[in-house]
Amino acid sequence: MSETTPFPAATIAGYPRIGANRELKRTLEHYWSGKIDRSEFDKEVSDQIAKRINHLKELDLDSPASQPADFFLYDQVLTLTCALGAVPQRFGNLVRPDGSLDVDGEFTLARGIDDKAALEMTKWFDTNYHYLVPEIGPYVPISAVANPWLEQVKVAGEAARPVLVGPVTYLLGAKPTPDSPAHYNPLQRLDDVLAAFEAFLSQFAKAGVAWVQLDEPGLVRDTWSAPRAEVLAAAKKAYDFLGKLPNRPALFVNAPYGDLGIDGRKVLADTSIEAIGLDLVSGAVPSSEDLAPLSEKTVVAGVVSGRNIWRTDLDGALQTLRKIQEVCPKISVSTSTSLQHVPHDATIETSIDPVVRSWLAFADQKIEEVQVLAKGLSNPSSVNAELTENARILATRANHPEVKRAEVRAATAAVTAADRNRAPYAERVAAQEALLNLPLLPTTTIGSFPQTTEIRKARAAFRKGEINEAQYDEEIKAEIARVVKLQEDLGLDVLVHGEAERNDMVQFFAEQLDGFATTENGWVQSYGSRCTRPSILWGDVSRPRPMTVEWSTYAQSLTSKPMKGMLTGPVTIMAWSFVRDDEPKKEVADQLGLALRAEIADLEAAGIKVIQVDEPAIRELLPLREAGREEYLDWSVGSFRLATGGAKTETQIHTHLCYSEFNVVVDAIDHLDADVTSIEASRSKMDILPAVHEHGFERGLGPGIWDIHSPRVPKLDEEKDLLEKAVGALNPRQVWVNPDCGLKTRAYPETVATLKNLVEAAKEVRQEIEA
Ligand code: MET
Ligand SMILES: [Zn+2]
Repeated sequence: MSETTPFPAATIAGYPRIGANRELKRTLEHYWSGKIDRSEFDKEVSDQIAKRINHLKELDLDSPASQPADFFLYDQVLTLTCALGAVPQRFGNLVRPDGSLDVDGEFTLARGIDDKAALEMTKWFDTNYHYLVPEIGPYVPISAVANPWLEQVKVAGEAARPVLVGPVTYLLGAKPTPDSPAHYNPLQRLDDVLAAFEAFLSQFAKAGVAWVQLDEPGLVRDTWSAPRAEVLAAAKKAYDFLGKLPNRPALFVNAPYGDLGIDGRKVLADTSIEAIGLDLVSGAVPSSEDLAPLSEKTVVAGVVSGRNIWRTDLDGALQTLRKIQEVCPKISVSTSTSLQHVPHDATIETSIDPVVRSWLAFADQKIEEVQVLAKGLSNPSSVNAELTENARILATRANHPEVKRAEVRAATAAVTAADRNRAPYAERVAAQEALLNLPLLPTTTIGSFPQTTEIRKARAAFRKGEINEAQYDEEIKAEIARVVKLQEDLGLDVLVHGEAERNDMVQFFAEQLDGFATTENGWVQSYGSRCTRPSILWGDVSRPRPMTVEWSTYAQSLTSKPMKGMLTGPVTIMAWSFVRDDEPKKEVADQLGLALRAEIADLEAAGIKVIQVDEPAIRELLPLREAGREEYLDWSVGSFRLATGGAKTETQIHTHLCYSEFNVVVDAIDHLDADVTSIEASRSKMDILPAVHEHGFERGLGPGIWDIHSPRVPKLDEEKDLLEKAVGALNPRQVWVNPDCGLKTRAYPETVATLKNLVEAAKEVRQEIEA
């Protein structure tokens, strides 16, 4: 590498690709459903790439190196898997002679086909974004078979900055194929991945790309597959190798989502890469001494959060930047992570109280903040007006009367240890068995049923004022009645009302609780074309009135089978909202816990005997480094127990968890002390069972036997196999039979077909046990 274009003074680590109006979602779904053909698809995608780059230019990210080329069709990890041709054997027929896949092949990896399961999906670090897990065994092909970033660079008309998942993080995030020998670790394929990166880099250099960004968040987390020393050794090897390549653009290695640590910084500092990105929001600001090894490098300082939507304290950020600048004169201002985790534009959210709205910064506002900071760093007096205005806004937030409310604080302060404890499990089981009288291997679903077009239409019509509340409620009740009837016909044992009244399992509660704001268009990509609209938790939380009782009691009135009351737990409400950053999480969690506790009491009073409190996100917020985990589990589990701790002995409390890697939190699941836990397990072929068994977990457990993320209908035998596995590994009396998760994203045909099989599988396995 010879002469380098200096790294831009201001940039962002990444930008949302879903589009301000979810254009990418629409294009993908239209293509998948056959509404548009391949050439229309390609054209729409190029348009979106071009528009996106132009938009960044309009926001004054005008040098090509400041513009991330990170437009991925489905997922950043999947894109790299396809570029490496690292295609699992079962999809071999999709691979072209040159080792590459076309977009249809790429989508097939993501979505599965016939009896070929999709790649597993897992949360990306501690975010609510899901990536597709590469399957990297010893024999999977790996080489540079395609370079989709180059197409972006071309569409942009200039050499923007390609963003790739770095080689170490890629392999750390992969799982071994089943044919891998014992003790094999995907990291053993590092040399092959590095050879492919060498090829990518020389292609970039040839295309005139000045800077390439390699994301290595794998270096900020403790992993379970390799000790830190091994991870750092891999990083050293990777960047020694890539750094020394003669024919490459300048390298910017970014370490978002946490603290790179002294050891991680040292490893990267000793290589010949040009720039290192630090997450200074989730990670600590290093001392001058700790920064010294980086003094020759460009430090890309992530001081503007890519994870939350609060305006940055600009003055505080400037002080941090100056401190770093004293030791590392080549400093650049950036976001802590890609902005893919925040919506596009806060200024259009006119339904949010303008005072609260003034506290918010979405992606476009964050780009402005980054620029103000860069300007302030080079010329302090040039941003006085911006700093004064920023300080004024932050003061209105700190002093707002609903940010801190005396009665809410008094309630959380009065919580005692006893409030978080129910009667011993043995006592509860006996009381619940007597009350509910369920068969062996009881069947149930996780809560939601398919959201029909009629329901969506009714909701839209209600929002626009075309139908009144009474009419809307009638529609919902009719849907509930249909869903209850269907479940009775199918022969399920514990029923649900189907959640037709909920647009989203968090927003539904956020809309009814004090302390939240909700957005009209604040969409954030969750996976592929799926988006969520996180609510904004800005003030102290309380429950002005019951939230779910009317729907649950109506549903219960239609059947003699038990109807589950359905709530979202405190941790999940927090994880899937943008949570205030001015209070400890424990306080916020307990406020939510108390609100849900009151709801549970009201459900019980209305005759509901089974209540599910969903905590799918409990795993997601687990700190990336060992050090913070105990404290986290303490407050998160504590808030769940506060929510459920007032339930009667005979009330059966369920919880539901999804997304893999549960092995690490089995302990915590146990501490939740729910009577029954349903958990995603089918994609991973029940590989949670050994951990559950080893742990001696003895309460009810429903490991999912239907992967609801794909429209594929599993055969009866597949469902039976999974169930038999569960029954074999656990005490049959503790096993529940259910899908992996809610059915909201599925359609009715596959739902009915699969649930029929599920009930049949339970029946047959029940007979096998009883025989
Ligand atoms: N009760 C919820 C549902 O069925 C649980 C979803 S977990 C992501 O939709
Ligand atoms: Zn779920």
